[in-house]
Parts: sequence; structure tokens; C-alpha cells
Amino acid sequence: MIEVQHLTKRYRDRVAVEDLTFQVEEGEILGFLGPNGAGKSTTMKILTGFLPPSEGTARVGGFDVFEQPLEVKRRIGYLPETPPLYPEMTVRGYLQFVGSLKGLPGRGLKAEVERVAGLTGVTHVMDRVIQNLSKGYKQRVGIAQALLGSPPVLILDEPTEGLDPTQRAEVRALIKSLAGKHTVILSTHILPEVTVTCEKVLIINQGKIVAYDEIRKLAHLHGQAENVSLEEIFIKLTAA
Ligand SMILES: Nc1ncnc2c1ncn2[C@@H]1O[C@H](COP(=O)(O)OP(=O)(O)OP(=O)(O)O)[C@@H](O)[C@H]1O
Repeated sequence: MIEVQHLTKRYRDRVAVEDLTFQVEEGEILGFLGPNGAGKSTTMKILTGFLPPSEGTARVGGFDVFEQPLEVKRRIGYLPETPPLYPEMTVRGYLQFVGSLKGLPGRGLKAEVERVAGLTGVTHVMDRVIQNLSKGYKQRVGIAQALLGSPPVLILDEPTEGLDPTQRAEVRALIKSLAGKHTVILSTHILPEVTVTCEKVLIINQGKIVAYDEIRKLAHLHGQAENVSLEEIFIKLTAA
């Protein structure tokens, strides 16, 4: 569903990501990890058509992200690092607005807004103005807009950032429930979250892939039998 080949992105003379090659199969949730500044957001911005690559290609559902950006955007729900919210709108107004931008038909739009609100637990704040919501609720609204229209691919940049432990567990369960129906790239710094949500991880460090495998195989490779500590593996691989 997502195919990345030899992807490189330079910002002037700074190489943000270098020669990334990976793929995400349909229905898979890929954990996308790396220390601050490793190049995760850059990669996600390229996959969602917000940034052009310097070299290499990326395809989503068979469409090139650079050459056929509209086809790609139609298939992707994206939660950027900072959710794209309009603070002066109500939650309902905002979700209806985003739904209409996504081209959801008027008849189904209301029901679709209610559906994603239910999934993300924002039904009871639908008439509140976004700027008055807590950080966690703003984050939920950000996730809700990504789910509108049930796109086959979801790209989530730190979706549980700012949530309290209960909300985090709820969002984690929600993401897990999307497996099979959606192909997901999940970037997060909360490693136990990845262990329970994803089968496979991609770890990048200084723009380069340092691990790309199933978690249990990585654990085996690093001499862990039970109680996988992704944290230990992450620290080891990103120490350089
Ligand atoms: N617009 C830009 N212009 C110049 N350099 C940039 C730009 N955006 C990102 N970078 C640099 O590219 C590198 C990768 O940044 P990126 O934001 O992709 O990392 P990240 O893995 O998402 O980090 P974090 O976990 O902190 O969000 C960093 O060195 C960053 O400073």
C-alpha cells in the first residue's frame, strides 16, 4: 500500500532523510521511530504530499506522491505533529468543514462526522469552541479529522502527544482496532505503545534506517527472549 524507494530529502545543505527504502503492506501498522530530529516528520510530510522529495520515490496505493498528489491525498488521513485546527470553530463546525474539503457528500457528511466523533470520544464536546478545549481533546479532534471519510491509509505523527494515560490507552486501542481495515504509519516516542500496537517497526537515526523488522525478530536479534524492551533496542541503535 505504501512503497518508499531510495527517498532522500535535503533542506539546502542539510540532509534530513537519506536513502530510505521500506514498504507498508495493506492493513499493517508500522511503528515509525527515531530520536528528535531523525527525520520522521519530514518523511511523513513527503508521503502526504506536503513536501517534495529531493531524490527517490514514494507511492501510496500505487500513486506517486509527487506526480499524482490529489490521488494520494484522497487516500490518506494525516495527523501532523501540530493538529491543523481552527481554534475559533466549534468541533462540529470544524469536522463538517474538513469533511466538505475532503469532498464527502452532504447527505453522508453529518453521519460521518458523528461516526468519527464517537470513535475518538469527542461527541460530548461537539458544540464547544476548539480553543477552549484541553490539549488532549484538541488532539482527539485532530485524530477525528484524519479519520473522516475512512481513508485506507492513516499517517499519524505522535497521535497520543498531550493525552493523559487514560486517553492514551483509549487512543492506542482505537489505533489497534484500525489494523486490517487501514494501513497505518504511527510515529511516537512512547515505545511501549508501539510494542502493543505494531508488529513491525522502522527506526531511523540521523535520517538513515537503523532497523526495519518485526518487533519480535528485532528482540530476538538483540538477545531478548520475553518482555521485549523496545526502549533498550532503540537506545542501542540510536546512540551513534
Ligand atoms: N524546513 C526545514 N528547513 C531546514 N531544516 C529542516 C526543516 N524541517 C526539518 N529540518 C531539519 O531536518 C531534520 C529532520 O527533522 P524532522 O522534523 O523530520 O525530524 P523528526 O524525526 O520528526 O523530529 P521530532 O521527533 O523532534 O519531531 C532535523 O535536523 C531538522 O532540523
